[in-house]
Formats: sequence, structure tokens, C-alpha cells
Amino acid sequence: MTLLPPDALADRLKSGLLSFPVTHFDADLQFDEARYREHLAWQAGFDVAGLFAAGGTGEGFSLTPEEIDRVVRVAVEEVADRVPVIAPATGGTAVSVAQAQAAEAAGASGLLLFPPYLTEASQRGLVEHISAVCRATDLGVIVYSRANAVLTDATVAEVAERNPNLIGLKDGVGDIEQMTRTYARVGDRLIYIGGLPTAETFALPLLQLGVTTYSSALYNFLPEFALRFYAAVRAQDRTAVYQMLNDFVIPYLDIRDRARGYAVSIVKAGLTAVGRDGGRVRPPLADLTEAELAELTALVDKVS
Ligand SMILES: O=C([O-])C(=O)C[C@H](O)[C@@H](O)C(=O)[O-]
Repeated sequence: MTLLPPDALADRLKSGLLSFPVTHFDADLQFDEARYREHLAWQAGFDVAGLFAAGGTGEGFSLTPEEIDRVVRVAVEEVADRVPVIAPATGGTAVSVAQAQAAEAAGASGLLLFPPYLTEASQRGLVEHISAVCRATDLGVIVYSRANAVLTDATVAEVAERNPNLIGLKDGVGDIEQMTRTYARVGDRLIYIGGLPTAETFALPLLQLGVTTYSSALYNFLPEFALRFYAAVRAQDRTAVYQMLNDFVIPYLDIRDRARGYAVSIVKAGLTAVGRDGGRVRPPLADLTEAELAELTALVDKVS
């Protein structure tokens, strides 16, 4: 499983739901390896196409580079015999290149390249950043368009042309015109992954724009519901999708939208709500209040 060539990895990822597991911390907010392993083994027990370690839902932005390396190694050890493990590359070009090489050495199957932190960047600069990371590895790379690295269709076309191992675009923007332009220009040369917060919300309309899969944070604590939702999207069963949006996703968004950063905090709370103890988030995120957790638990009980 770990030695998937980029094309084979793309084929696998585009045809199933993707898991973005949380990273567990103990009471001192240190990485809790035992609980993380247990969570990954549970996640890999369902029909999932790929597992992205230390992503956004995995609070990768709050981990040190050493912790990211450890989390990736643990994920590879625990589940890579069953599910491809995709590792993160984050920050500036030098750090991202080092993380790409570390991920390959750790036995990851692919890479998700996150936006560089803080600075603004031109499209020309982003082309060089993405190309440098692709050149540094034989792994298939997926680039995440979001925040300070929102890619135009021309940029996506150029990086796809220059880098044979660039296999996918993950969209964290949701700009319909931009996605239409990108798919019209680049087509099936890349796979397209929905990556907006609570990706289910956008899944049905984005399917029309070539986005055949998404990174489900809900899958962390409601894997069966998330898989039913994904199957309904792929079958274009509008009735079933809107039923599940009304029953769970939209009321869930009402809780999620009460504080910035809750898109991640609520996932750990969701694990606690289903009796699996998600633990706390690291600052700068904040945990849900007890009252919000009770509200979420009541909501989760209705669909689990
Ligand atoms: O690393 C990331 O970008 C994510 O964790 C994305 C989320 O899984 C997002 O798609 C969601 O909340 O469903």
C-alpha cells in the first residue's frame, strides 16, 4: 500500500471518501500516541479511500515539525497496510521540502501541500513553491488552494504541466467560477478534492465541477453517516442528501459557527459525544463549552 505510484494513488483517492483524523492530546496537551493509534485503527476499519495525517482537522498547524514526523510515522505503522497515508507539507518552501522528504522516508503514500504561513504570495511565487516541493519527492502531491495560496486556473494548469507527480487540487475556497475555469482548463489531468470546512455542505454542487471526493471531518466521529452521505452524493440522490443536511449537517453548522476555529474543535467534541473521548484542542483553538457539547451530543444521538 505504501508504494503507490502517483497515478495509482490518484485513482484510489478520487473514488472514495477521505478521512482527516484528529490528533489526540493528553491532559497536558502532549501528543497521545495510544489514543491516536486506536482512533486510526477504528477509522481504517470502514470503507475509506485515504487517510490524511496531521491535516487541518488534525491540528497540523499546532504541531512542531518533530511532532508531525512522529504523527506521520505512527499513522504509517498503524494503517498503511490498509489505507494510503497522506502526510502534510507546511510552511515555507525549505520546511515543506524537508517535510516532503521526511514523509517519503517514513513510508507515506502521498503528500498534501498546505499554504505557506503568514506571507502573501504571487501566483508566480506559488508556482515555484509548489514545483520545488514536487521536485523534492517521488510521492504524488496534492496542492491545497486556500488562504494565502489561492490558485488561479492558469497557475493550476502550469503546475500540473511542470510536475508529473502533482496529482490533485484540494479546494478550500468554494469559488464556483474559479473551479469551473480550473476544471474546464485542466480537466481530468488532476483529481479534485473538496476541502471547505464541513465538506459535506458543499459536496453535491461541487460534484458537478469535477470534485469527486472530499475530506470529511465528520467521518472522525460518524463514519457510517459520513459514508452514507458520500454514497448519496455520488448517486446524485438529492432527496437523501437534503434529508441528511436537514437532519444533521445544518444544525451541526449552527453550533460550529458560534466561534472561530470551532470547525476543528467540534470534531473532537463529536468524538466525545459518541463516547470515544476526543480530548481537548491546543491553543489557539478553544474547546466547545459544556452546554455546546450537550447540544451536540443530543444532535449526534439522533443520527447514530
Ligand atoms: O486538513 C484540512 O484541510 C481539513 O481537515 C479539511 C476538513 O476535513 C474539511 O474538509 C471538513 O471540515 O470537512
